[in-house]
Amino acid sequence: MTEPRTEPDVRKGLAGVVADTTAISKVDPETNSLLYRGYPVQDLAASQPFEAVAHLLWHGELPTGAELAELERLERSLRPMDDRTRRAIDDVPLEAHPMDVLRTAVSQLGGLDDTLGRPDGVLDPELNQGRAVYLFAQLPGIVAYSQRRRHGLEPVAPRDDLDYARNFLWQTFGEVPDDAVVDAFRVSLVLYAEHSFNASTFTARVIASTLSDVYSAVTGAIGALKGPLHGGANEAVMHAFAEIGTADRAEAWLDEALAAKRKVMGFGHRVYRHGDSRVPSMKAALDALVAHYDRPDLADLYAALESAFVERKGIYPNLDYPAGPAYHLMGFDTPTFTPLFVAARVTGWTAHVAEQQAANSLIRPLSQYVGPERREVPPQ
Ligand SMILES: CC(=O)SCCNC(=O)CCNC(=O)[C@H](O)C(C)(C)COP(=O)(O)OP(=O)(O)OC[C@H]1O[C@@H](n2cnc3c(N)ncnc32)[C@H](O)[C@@H]1OP(=O)(O)O
Ligand SMILES: O=C([O-])CC(=O)C(=O)O
Repeated sequence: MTEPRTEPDVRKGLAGVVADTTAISKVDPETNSLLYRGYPVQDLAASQPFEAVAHLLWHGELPTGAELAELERLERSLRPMDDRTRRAIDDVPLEAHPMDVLRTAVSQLGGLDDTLGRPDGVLDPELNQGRAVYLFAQLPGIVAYSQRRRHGLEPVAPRDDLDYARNFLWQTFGEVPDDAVVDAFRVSLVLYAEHSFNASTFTARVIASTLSDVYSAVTGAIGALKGPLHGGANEAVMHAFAEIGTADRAEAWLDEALAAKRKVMGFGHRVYRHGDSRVPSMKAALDALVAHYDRPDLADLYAALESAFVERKGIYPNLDYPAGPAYHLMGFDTPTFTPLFVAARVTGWTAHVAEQQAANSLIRPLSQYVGPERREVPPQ
């Protein structure tokens, strides 16, 4: 007698599946906390330059003064854009989404890296760490130019007398804003940098697990981040705010959205059930911007939609909810919001590519087949 076949346990969306170990960050829904290499993210956001957080994610420790100075020197030296990258960007239609521009540009950077062709050039950890810093240094110029060209503006050359956050704003707007704005921007970058096995990071790890190169992993991760269930939500929040208009209309708008079974972007999370650990820090940064730009109307709309949503669904905002309006106040146009997330998250993605390849196992789950049983091909 043959044993009855037991069906494998299908975990749709891999919900609740622990796919591997990681030493990079810990998302703890029980304590509603997020640690980068052991440090609470809100403490890093309160005090650390983004360059120091990047070093922490890559190397496991905060940098010494000398290490930070060396990373700053290297990052600043790697900022200028190659003409061939600019041409690749210019070939993308102006109407295309800036995430498409970014995906193309990162792919181009991979094509331009001739060290990939060396023996073991794809997997060499030292070369890959250099590529991580290169991507980190290049992305602000690419994101900034992508916004500027859509507004008919020329690129702005990077300045090596400015830190990462200030130079990013300089290259986007051609001026460095007040410290209050710079600081809110820096906080957003720290908070967006890393979040364990989220969809885009997992994508990067899947690609890295085939022993493909880091540019391919980052290009794929950009594609995963673009969707509105993931990074695209920060843009969708601003579209919703634009549709709603004023705080007094938030409840009616929400009721209509929920009646139509539309998801409200910027709320909910696969892992956190009682609120996203990063929201308090980002909300404080948003409050500072609201005060700086004197926009209490935006704060009112934010609060009205949040309280109506929490009251109706018992689901809390995620990081994209305060980040969207914060980027709007800083002057970024809405399609640039998710590219800003990319620029920050490239630090986490590249740390995960290194971690994956240091102890690799091809990521290849099973599926349960539910199509037709075996059948004969009809004769011709
Ligand atoms: C930085 C980041 O990437 S954070 C995530 C950004 N994404 C968003 O903001 C998109 C909006 N949010 C969502 O779509 C979801 O909350 C997700 C995708 C983030 C997580 O979802 P999951 O864990 O898969 O839960 P799921 O989508 O199944 O939601 C569970 C229930 O809550 C509801 N729900 C969850 N989030 C929302 C939301 N934002 N709006 C309306 N309903 C929601 C679902 O409709 C579902 O209800 P049902 O059981 O009656 O069908
Ligand atoms: O963890 C997730 O699923 C999504 C998220 O918040 C992030 O990537 O920052």
